[in-house]
Amino acid sequence: MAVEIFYDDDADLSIIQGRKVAVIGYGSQGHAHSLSLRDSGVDVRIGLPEGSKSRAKAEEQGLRVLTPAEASAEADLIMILAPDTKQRFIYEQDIAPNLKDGDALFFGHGFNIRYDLIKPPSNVDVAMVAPKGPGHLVRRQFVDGKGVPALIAVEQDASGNAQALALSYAAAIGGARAGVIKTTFTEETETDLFGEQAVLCGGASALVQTGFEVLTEAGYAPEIAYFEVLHELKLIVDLMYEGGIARQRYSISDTAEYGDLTRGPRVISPAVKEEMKKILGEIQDGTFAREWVAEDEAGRPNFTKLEEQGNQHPIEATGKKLRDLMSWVDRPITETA
Ligand SMILES: NC(=O)C1=CN([C@@H]2O[C@H](COP(=O)(O)OP(=O)(O)OC[C@H]3O[C@@H](n4cnc5c(N)ncnc54)[C@H](OP(=O)(O)O)[C@@H]3O)[C@@H](O)[C@H]2O)C=CC1
Ligand SMILES: CC[C@](O)(C(C)=O)C(=O)O
Ligand SMILES: [Mg+2]
Ligand SMILES: [Mg+2]
Repeated sequence: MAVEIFYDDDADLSIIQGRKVAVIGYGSQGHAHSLSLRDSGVDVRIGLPEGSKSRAKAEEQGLRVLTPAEASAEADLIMILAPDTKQRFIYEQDIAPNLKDGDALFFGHGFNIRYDLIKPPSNVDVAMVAPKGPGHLVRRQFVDGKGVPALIAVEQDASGNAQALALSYAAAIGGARAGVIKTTFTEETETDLFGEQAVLCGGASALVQTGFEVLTEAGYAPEIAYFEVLHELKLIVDLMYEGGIARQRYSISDTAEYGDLTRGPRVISPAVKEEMKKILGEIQDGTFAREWVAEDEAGRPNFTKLEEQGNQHPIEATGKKLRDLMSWVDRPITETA
């Protein structure tokens, strides 16, 4: 089925400029949305708990910071950009009691709606604006006059105008410069979780760590292994980003291309594809969501242990040493968050 893609000319920025927006959370996505909405002429306030460490960052940028309940009460469009596992509590305690007829409840990812963790009332619009990239790059691209593509979805159209509102919001954060695709909460949630688990984060991290281990365990220098499997990966992915896998293959040597064509499918073997399908199944049937919610409720013991193990992987120390010598690589994540 053909997708609908919208660009700046399709969006009416005045719609979002006529709303009072509360952004709940000021992390990776929250800071990017808030600052770009403000720069697009939108009336924004930030909702953060009294003790939140994000408060100072938002205030430093001249944004008005209220509690989540105050911000929700004042606004007529509430965008929830707090961690997925915390959203249902914030919704119950701070947002739901302040929802009025005609308000809009927005999400940056469909997790809580897809897995029925939040059930909004029928008198509000429920929509999503989900940039397809990390928040810090969403902001950096906006400032550079570019944009990160975004998905929009409407779960509930109480006003009859929810799609135009979502598109207007997406344009205000730069998404419509690159392209805004209409989807559903289910499609966004399932593809986003699959992408980050199997390819972008889980798949790529494991591929890099394993490649580094194979080279160093065989006696090669960690510095050479680092450049080979991590640093150069960005350069290769840049070529894919610019012109697809074909462009990448055009630019590499024919020796590399022959290795790519014949050895790639041995690394990502049919067994790996089967495992990817299992991972997708766990996303579709809710197994992953239940596991993650339970892990968070238990205080994240497994998450913390695995994160620490990752930080201790030898590739991190090697990489830090080498990046410290390349002044242009270690760009601060942003000036603001
Ligand atoms: N990271 C990304 O680039 C992407 C994220 N998303 C989605 O965006 C949403 C936000 O994720 P992300 O930006 O990574 O989140 P972060 O973890 O970067 O930031 C979360 C923010 O929420 C704040 N927060 C924590 N608890 C509360 C609370 N009770 N009330 C209000 N604010 C609170 C945190 O404040 P404090 O500093 O006090 O902890 C912080 O400012 C999620 O739905 C995620 O799936 C979608 C696309 C990409
Ligand atoms: C790839 C991870 C992501 O889905 C994203 C930046 O888009 C996330 O949840 O952070
Ligand atoms: Mg994503
Ligand atoms: Mg995600």
